[in-house]
Amino acid sequence: MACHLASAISSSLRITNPTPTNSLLSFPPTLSHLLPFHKSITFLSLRSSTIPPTKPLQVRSVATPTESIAGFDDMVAGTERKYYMLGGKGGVGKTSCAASLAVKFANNGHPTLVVSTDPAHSLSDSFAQDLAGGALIQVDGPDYPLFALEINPDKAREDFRDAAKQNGGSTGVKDFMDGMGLGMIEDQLGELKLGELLDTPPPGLDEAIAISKVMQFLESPEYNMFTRIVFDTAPTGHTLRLLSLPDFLDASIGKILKLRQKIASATSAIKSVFGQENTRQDAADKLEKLRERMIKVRELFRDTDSTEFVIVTIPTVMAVSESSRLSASLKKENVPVKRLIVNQILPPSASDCKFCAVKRKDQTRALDMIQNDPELSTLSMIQAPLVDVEIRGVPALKFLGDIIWK
Ligand SMILES: Nc1ncnc2c1ncn2[C@@H]1O[C@H](COP(=O)(O)OP(=O)(O)OP(=O)(O)O)[C@@H](O)[C@H]1O
Repeated sequence: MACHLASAISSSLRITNPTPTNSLLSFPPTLSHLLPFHKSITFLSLRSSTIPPTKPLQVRSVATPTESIAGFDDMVAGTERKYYMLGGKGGVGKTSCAASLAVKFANNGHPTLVVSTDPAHSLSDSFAQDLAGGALIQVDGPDYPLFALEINPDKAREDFRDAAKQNGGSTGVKDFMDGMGLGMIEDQLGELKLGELLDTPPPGLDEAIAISKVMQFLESPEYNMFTRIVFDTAPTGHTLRLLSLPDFLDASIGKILKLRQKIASATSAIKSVFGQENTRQDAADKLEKLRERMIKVRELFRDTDSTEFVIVTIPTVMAVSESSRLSASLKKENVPVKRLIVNQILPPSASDCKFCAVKRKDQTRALDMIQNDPELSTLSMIQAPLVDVEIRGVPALKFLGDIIWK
């Protein structure tokens, strides 16, 4: 196949900016000094016998946001804490973009925390460093402190499952409800689906609890230092469910707690005889805390001053369609979303192999779709190139970040 990696253009790659100024963005003659792990990193382009290796390759710019939306200067300004959530379809480059943003913030003076709430974590792979274990781990390399946190959803859920277990050693809903003093009205609570939440939680719950865990962490002094927090979120489906979960949980837990209060006086005498009052109170407290945090998560997602959700996509019809739906849902839920990263764009070339020509046509169609999509066309589009090596480690993430975040 003619689509070889672009070592042929490493020494003189130049990218033209498509803005009216047509300014040139020059890449270092070779990127090997930036990327010690690889001789050079270049856009996946064509080895074309028609392009002499010394001739600068003029390609249309990538990574140029729409003018009307402020760029990285705006993102980096100020020391008050800001949250960036990157989300989109599976495999489009959410982690790479989130990690590159975190590196860029840290290199611009912000003590930064990057958090993965995706049950299938890939921050460790992206930073080429072991960040597993659910604790804060410092990432080696950036100028200012950059810490990573991979939330383990199972662990985060343990607290709530424990509440059920404490009531008789079973994880069953019935026992949990009994423990809450609600056994006799369990049927009435069926539609609240608390049992499902505890026993077989829907995907969004993992993430909601993971994010609420982060909210809990952020209340502790250890986390005060962070002025930028970047979330690498789970794929779209989880995010959509997550968005409606706080309301759902708030309503469910609110109802449960209210019902519990109503019957508390009637059952307290019996409970104290059986010596389970404290345990039950614990369970209620945990639910109440979960509810409070869920409200905070909901507020955080909708706070235009401190939060931005960045959609990451790739130029394929399927990914663009999914991004459009995600954008519509985010807007409906009043989640602030301004930017759309279109990742893995083939850079133009003077001559395409057959495979690349077809691929490029496909990508052009998807990009046109974005321009004509009522949801996506209003967002600031940032086009990021497909590069010819895997983006792993801080130098590579810095390289990607300098292209994307301007
Ligand atoms: N612009 C790019 N050029 C080349 N490779 C890329 C680019 N962006 C991402 N990749 C590669 O694509 C793969 C998937 O990227 P990444 O893990 O960031 O995606 P993701 O959306 O977070 O995936 P998941 O949904 O599985 O968590 C990785 O191997 C990454 O190195």
